Amino acid sequence: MPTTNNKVEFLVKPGGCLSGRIRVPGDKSISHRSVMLGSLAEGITEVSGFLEGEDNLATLDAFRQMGVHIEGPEKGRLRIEGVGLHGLKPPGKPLYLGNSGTSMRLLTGLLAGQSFDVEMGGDVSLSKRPMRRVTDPLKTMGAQLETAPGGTPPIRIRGGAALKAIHYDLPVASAQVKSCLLLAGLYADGRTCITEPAPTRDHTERMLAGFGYPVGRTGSTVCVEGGGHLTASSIEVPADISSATFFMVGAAIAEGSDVLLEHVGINPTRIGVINILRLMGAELELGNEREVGGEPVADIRVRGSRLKGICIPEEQVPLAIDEFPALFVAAACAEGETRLTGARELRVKESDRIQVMADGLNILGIDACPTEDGMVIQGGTLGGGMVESHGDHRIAMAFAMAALRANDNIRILDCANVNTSFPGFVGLAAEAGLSVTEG
Ligand SMILES: O=C(O)C1=C[C@@H](OP(=O)(O)O)[C@@H](O)[C@H](O)C1
Ligand SMILES: C=C(OP(=O)(O)O)C(=O)O
Repeated sequence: MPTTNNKVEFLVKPGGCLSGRIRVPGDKSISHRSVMLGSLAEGITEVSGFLEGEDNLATLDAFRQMGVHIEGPEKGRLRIEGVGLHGLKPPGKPLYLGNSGTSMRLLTGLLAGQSFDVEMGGDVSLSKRPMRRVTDPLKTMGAQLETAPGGTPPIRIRGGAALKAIHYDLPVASAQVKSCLLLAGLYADGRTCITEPAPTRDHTERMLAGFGYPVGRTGSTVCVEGGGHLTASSIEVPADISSATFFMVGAAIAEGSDVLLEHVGINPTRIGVINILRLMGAELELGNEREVGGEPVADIRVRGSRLKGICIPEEQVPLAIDEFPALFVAAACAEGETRLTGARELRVKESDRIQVMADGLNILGIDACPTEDGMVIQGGTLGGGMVESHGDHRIAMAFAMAALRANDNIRILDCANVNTSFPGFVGLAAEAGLSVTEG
């Protein structure tokens, strides 16, 4: 089992601005799904732009352990020899999914329909994350599985269960739960439908359709009929808007910045960060909009501007769910108060992103007050200091960008997990103008 190196720290010197053309790595959500659906398809799936981050490599490894032959990744390219929906083999040992909630929740749905037993575990962070949100509805479908007593990993799945379709009203807006149930639905008898309380990322639906699997959508309800098959396809993964976010926020808060983020996925279910930054007064333009492999992409230009505090509209929350650590930094640099509500889910990510961000901002001298489901932040002057990322990749990268507006060094602890979603972050950020070193 890999061990994390919690000794990796970032030291970021204050000031400067960001400039240049930047291509951030591939989308994490789409990369996971490319391996999952490519493995279950009939034929060869070629993937380009695959994110070679630790989370995606955990998914890749899991499928290799279940007998799928996958070549790569080689410069973001994969060649997956799909085994069909019923061609996976029992893995010889428990699947280790590292830090990746997406891998565990989507795989739970997919594996609930297999004929073999399997166990899945993860690192310290993943081992604390709630899994009943997927195991409860899967049990209603007839799946046989169990978690640790608190509803946390490890998850053990007994193979050979006959799944039956259900109609499930999601109690929380979660693309992971929706996707889990859609994947289980491929193996169920009948039509599985999921109703969302608010739109969440729809990459699973888009990719299923791209693999020739019919997906129905009526309003907020999405359905699949079990018993079909997936036909291999080629997938070009766009740059990850969640990774681009750090540069968008960095450029927006630092006077004199001008960056062009290339080929970024702008799926309407992911663009909350663009909407929120624009409401805060950021100068942000989309150009060269086009569609690549069923996903819209664009180049995003961001220039330094004076941001103002806002009340973040709640409907934007699921569309920007991973972007709040960076958006809290934008709020700290804005004039006036920013208020976030309706974002309780942030408390159950890789860390409690409400508490951990509030603690770090407080250390840097910002008045940030956590609430049960959000935060109230008064824009102010950022000082320097030592902040804890609690092993959360997005917290580490958000505080790195905060240094652009700080008046002293920021030292960020426990940054190794940046490699889960954004390998090469330090090099790319330094090239763009951030004074960051890793030690
Ligand atoms: O489906 C996905 O790929 C993801 C969905 C989101 O999680 P939730 O579904 O728990 O909101 C997000 O936070 C995660 O980074 C990726
Ligand atoms: C929440 C995240 O990922 P996951 O749930 O896959 O661990 C994230 O990348 O911010």
